[in-house]
Amino acid sequence: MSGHIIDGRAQAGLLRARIAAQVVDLATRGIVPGLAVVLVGDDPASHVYVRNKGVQTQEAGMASFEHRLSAATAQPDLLALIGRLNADPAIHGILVQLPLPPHLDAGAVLGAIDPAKDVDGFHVLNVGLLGTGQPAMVPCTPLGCLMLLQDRLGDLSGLHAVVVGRSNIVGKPMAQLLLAQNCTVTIAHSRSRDLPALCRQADILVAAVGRPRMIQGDWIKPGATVIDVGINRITEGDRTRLVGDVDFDAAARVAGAITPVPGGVGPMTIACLLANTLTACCRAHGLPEPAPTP
Ligand SMILES: Nc1nc2c(c(=O)[nH]1)N[C@@H](CN(C=O)c1ccc(C(=O)N[C@@H](CCC(=O)O)C(=O)O)cc1)CN2
Repeated sequence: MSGHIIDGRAQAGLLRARIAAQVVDLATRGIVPGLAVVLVGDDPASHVYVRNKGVQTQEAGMASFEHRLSAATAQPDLLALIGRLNADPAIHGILVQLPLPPHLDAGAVLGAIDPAKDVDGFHVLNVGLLGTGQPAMVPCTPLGCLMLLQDRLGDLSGLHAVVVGRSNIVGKPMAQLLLAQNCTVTIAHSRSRDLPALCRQADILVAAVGRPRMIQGDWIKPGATVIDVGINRITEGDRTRLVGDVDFDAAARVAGAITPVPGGVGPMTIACLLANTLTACCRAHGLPEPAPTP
């Protein structure tokens, strides 16, 4: 008997359809949400993600602006581009694809984005707003995870959520979002003592460690909801495949519900980017914000 497989592709499709309908509505007022994506360098996975973002932005009826820059781009040139995007009224959302090449200061680059256009939610102002329970731009991957959890479980109040991973992009904002939903939240990480025992306490287990299949089946509390954020490319024999941070087959036998990789959290990340762009556009035009859930 296996747990329910959470279909992130289907959920993301529903969310994108809803966003597209809201974009049609905005068009009747002569408003077109615009998203600028900046990619620096040659990372092959980043090129795929940025291409998918551009395609899905256009499919939703929004304007997509792509800036692909050489790996040798100097910091002042990147900051100057961000300054122009900040000043451009046709652009409501700005995203700098991560990781950046090592010679660039990611903190300074993300800090240069106008917080109102920061659809990644990585600017310290948005981080602080989220942490203090105020309206913020919420990072796309944790927002997508929360939507999947609410769709599956409804009210999350009182549930014990264990987030494995403490990154600024996923682990920390995920913990903030779950806390705001009245979960009891534990953040675990590579230095946590007895990680398996911590994970076994979780009604909700979010794995965001970046280590292929690290979370074992016997670390899962029977009936728990498991959200696997990991996207790890591994080579098995002569083929490369994508696996999460959770040993899916073993975990699925114990969990009540689990996200697969691929087809779980990943598609929600881009759908939530479109949702954030729509939100930023509505805020810029003083319009009511769209409801966030699919
Ligand atoms: N500025 C940002 N950079 C990065 C982010 C981010 O949210 N903002 N997240 C990741 C990459 N990412 C989006 O940028 C992303 C990763 C994965 C997917 C996705 O749909 N994955 C598919 C599998 C795709 C594949 O075959 O590789 C899935 O899981 O089904 C979308 C977006 C790091 N950088």
